[in-house]
Amino acid sequence: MEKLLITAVETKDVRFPTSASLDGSDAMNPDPDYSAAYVILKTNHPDGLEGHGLTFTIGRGNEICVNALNALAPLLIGKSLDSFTEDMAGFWRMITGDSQLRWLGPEKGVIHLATGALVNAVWDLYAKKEKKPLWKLLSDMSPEELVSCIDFTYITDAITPEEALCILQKSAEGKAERIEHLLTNGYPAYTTSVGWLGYSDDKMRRLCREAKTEGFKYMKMKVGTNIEDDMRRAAIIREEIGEDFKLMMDANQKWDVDEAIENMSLLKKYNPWWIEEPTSPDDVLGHATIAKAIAPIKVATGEHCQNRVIFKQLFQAKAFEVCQIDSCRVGGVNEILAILLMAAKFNIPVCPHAGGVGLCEYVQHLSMIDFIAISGSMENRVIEYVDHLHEHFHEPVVIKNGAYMPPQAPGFSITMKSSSLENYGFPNGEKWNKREELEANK
Ligand SMILES: C[C@H](O)[C@@H](O)[C@@H](O)[C@H](O)C(=O)O
Ligand SMILES: [Mg+2]
Repeated sequence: MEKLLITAVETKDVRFPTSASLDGSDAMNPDPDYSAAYVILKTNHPDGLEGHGLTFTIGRGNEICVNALNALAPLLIGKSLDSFTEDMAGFWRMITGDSQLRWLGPEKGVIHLATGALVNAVWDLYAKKEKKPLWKLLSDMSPEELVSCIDFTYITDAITPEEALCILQKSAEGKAERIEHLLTNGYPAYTTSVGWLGYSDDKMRRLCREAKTEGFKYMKMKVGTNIEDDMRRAAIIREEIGEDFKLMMDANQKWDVDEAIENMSLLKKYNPWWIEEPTSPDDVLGHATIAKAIAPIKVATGEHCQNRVIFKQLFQAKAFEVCQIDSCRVGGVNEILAILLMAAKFNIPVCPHAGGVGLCEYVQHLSMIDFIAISGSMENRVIEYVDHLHEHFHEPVVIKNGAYMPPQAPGFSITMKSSSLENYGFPNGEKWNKREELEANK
């Protein structure tokens, strides 16, 4: 076949009206409409092979991400997939290094969210072309090939390419057994769906019971409104799940540093395993102060961590004990590999963020490659699971007995059904038109 060329880039604004049922609600984000700035890489492949990617937002402003995708698109159009895969680090530097677009970040905010979608779409295309699920494509790479995907700029004081290679070479041993283990047992998950902030006490009780029968042993709840409510809700969940299950708490950046320490001194009687995003995601030293003060409760963060440089500082400052990578907040698979390697070096477990649309589909691949080829461990590691919107994907996640089963279809599992792309297209898709009519007739 002639070279696989990217001939066009299509973008879409897709939004789901989740705020109607308060799914996804937390103390900082009380009414999210789970949304995707979605990208499709068209190619000259005779079978119409495409690469799909998305970045997650919670509604208003999704169009800004779509515009950022449109601004980055010319960097891909007319290029061959090989020209990227032959030098993955160079490809990533090219996308993040455009001299004018870089000014919008650098490597943070809307332009980096769009980078995540675009870079992941290239990986999706690559995996589909190789007819492998992404985790398998990555786990079939040699340590040298994996290192060659990473741009080490700004992180060599924490990890050098040589050190990364050593970690990967060490973890190459036992890869086949770990793949077998995954195929049989899956990768343990925790559920956030029981404890969204907008849910009533009764709904939380019912969802806790359901999650238990589905095999989940880890549950996360939202905190950060007022401490009395937080304590009442924590007591209810503990009553439902007992003392043996793990309970995690998520404050979604609501508190100042001292406030976080004080509130956790009250919430500790419910035995939380971790407190997530206790304060501003940019406050590395604040996280370190909290971590020191509330130990042995762990501090978790990462879903709003803008890039590998901030992750580096969190590792160096001993500011967190749970590293929550997000598949498309940072610049996609290449940057994630850098973060996974730093986590392995600093011996910090990675438990990815997956609340949102498509994030479960994405991150399962990342935890799996971490287990197979990087940290080589599942100890103290769980992947977040939320029970929303999977029906819109061609290859939705498969959860068995509270664990993610390895995806089998080629690609990054992120391809949305065309009917969903159309019906939930914003603002003209049928679901949004109807909503406007309904609201107008109220
Ligand atoms: C608005 C979103 O649902 C967030 O609440 C969610 O991503 C959350 O922080 C999580 O950890 O899942
Ligand atoms: Mg969170």
